[in-house]
Amino acid sequence: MEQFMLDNAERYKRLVAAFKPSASDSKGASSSVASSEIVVSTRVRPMLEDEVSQGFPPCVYLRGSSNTVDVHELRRPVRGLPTINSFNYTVDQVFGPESTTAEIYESLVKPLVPWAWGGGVGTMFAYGQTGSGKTFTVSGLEKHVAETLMDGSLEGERKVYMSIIELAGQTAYDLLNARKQISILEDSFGTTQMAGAIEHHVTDKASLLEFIEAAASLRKTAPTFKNDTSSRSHAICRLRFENPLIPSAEDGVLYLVDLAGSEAARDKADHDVTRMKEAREINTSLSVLKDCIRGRALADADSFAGKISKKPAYIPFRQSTLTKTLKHVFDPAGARSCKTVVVACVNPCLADVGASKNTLRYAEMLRVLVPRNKAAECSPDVPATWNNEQLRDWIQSNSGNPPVTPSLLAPTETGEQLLRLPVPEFLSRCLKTPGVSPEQAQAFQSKFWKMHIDSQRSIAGSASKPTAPLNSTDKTNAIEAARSRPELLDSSADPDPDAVSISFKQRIRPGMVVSWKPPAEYASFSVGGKSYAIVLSPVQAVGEKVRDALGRQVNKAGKGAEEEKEEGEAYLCAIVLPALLPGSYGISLWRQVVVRVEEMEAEVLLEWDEATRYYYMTV
Ligand SMILES: Nc1ncnc2c1ncn2[C@@H]1O[C@H](COP(=O)(O)OP(=O)(O)OP(=O)(O)O)[C@@H](O)[C@H]1O
Repeated sequence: MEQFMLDNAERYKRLVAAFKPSASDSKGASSSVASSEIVVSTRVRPMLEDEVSQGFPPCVYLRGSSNTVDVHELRRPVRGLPTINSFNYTVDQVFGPESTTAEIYESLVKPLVPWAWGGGVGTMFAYGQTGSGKTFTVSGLEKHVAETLMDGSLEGERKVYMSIIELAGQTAYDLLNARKQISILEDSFGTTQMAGAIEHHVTDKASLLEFIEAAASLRKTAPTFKNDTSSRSHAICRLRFENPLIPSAEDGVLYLVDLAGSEAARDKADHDVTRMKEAREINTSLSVLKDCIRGRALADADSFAGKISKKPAYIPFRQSTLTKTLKHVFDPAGARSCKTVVVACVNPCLADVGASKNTLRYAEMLRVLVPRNKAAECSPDVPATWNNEQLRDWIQSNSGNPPVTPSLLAPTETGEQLLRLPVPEFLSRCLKTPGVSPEQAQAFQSKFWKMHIDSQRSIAGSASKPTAPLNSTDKTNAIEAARSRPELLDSSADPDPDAVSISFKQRIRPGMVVSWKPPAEYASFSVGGKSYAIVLSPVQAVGEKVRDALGRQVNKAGKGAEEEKEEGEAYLCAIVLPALLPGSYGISLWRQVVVRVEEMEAEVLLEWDEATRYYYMTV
């Protein structure tokens, strides 16, 4: 076939020069738009010297300023002269042979860095046939990321941790620890752990670059037909950002993934059984990856279009080691805000036309087009419909005392944009307002998120409506009024409007929820660094047979005054734990612990939500 291409190269070039795309060629209905959380791009690399010197013409062309790429295949007819078959593919952004890695970084990957720094999950995949420029692109992008991370332009302090692993079939290796084999495991909280992989704390650009270089030299390589440093494995560079100001917040993560080369059909004849098996495994993992990327983008789109299904969307991330490792990018039950960028790398040489078509077809399939919604009419109960002004008004009057400064939390965002913001970034912005405590910030975030969930369920629960402050001029009536409003008794808030002016430790009562610092023996009752408990009764009030969750006697009889004084005032409490839905909590009523008043940090307000049957924090 290659000889046929070379023999007809001149005719092919003439046919391509005469090619005129028809107007109907352009894909992408105007009634739909690309999902905002995933950008699919293509990079067409330049022709390499040996490809040009052999006489192969290019077969991939960018179409003007549009995001469409034309691919022309040389066709051998049964009779007559060769002709061309033309195909076109549309993605979100295209980069031609003259585009530099710096340009690709600026428009695609740079926005992921502050996103992950702020607590989100940013992922960049480079995909493409063997020899199409994936490693060239990813290694260049990694250097730019290192520059941005260490040039001091990102706001706030973060601890940066780096690990680089390689996945070859079902096996994983640590590329920053002499290629030691590691395991990909899911822990009891459903989090994927790269067990055995070393995470390096990096503080400067030079050491970051050193790690990148070291990992690159360890990547498993084997000769293939075209590219004698072909990567037959996926390489995952993970950067984790820890925010020391909000230890309880989830860490931001940035993944840069150099996927294994998808083998072109013409190479297969030259490989032995092992290489064929390897190729099959790679193709399977790429196919599962496609289903996961699409599944996640569709689930996100549905969530903001107000479509709620009883079951979370099925995303088959457990079907390959690659997607299992990237679980929190795809898991629809997870609450992480994710942004994904795909760079489909293409070799323009006519000899590789079949593989280029496959790569571009795959890229097109990754694009998720969602119906172009008419700008939804603003509704006070639906935060996703608020513009920046409406959002700021709501923040001012619903964020507690002191109110969160709207211009610090949402300088430009709409309601939908603020909902998509990573939670740690939301909390960091709240904490910029002097006097706002981490508990208030957390509760306000939960309130905002719960309102979104309620609005999706079309339940305008009165708890989610901005409620008018109680009339504090007639306090007695206010308490009575509260008692006659059952919905207020679905909250742990003290019905006495005066309560806020008294320190919570002076008014501890059954039903009060507190955040607390558990002693070492109760450490297993905190999740993600957060520990909450609901007060049941003073320890002195319980019988001698009552035991805590560890089986220890709660109220020991015959304690001397000295011993009691040393133990301090203490309460029997039930544990409050994060539940399945984002921002929700459950009360583990029979897992009881003894909480000493001095271990209590703050009062936290919980509110019962009938629709989801969980508790949410509020302010
Ligand atoms: N944009 C580019 N400009 C110049 N040279 C490039 C570009 N992209 C790739 N190349 C060159 O093309 C060759 C193949 O690139 P690279 O090794 O990155 O391919 P790959 O897709 O990672 O292949 P494999 O899957 O086999 O590892 C290399 O010699 C590389 O230097």
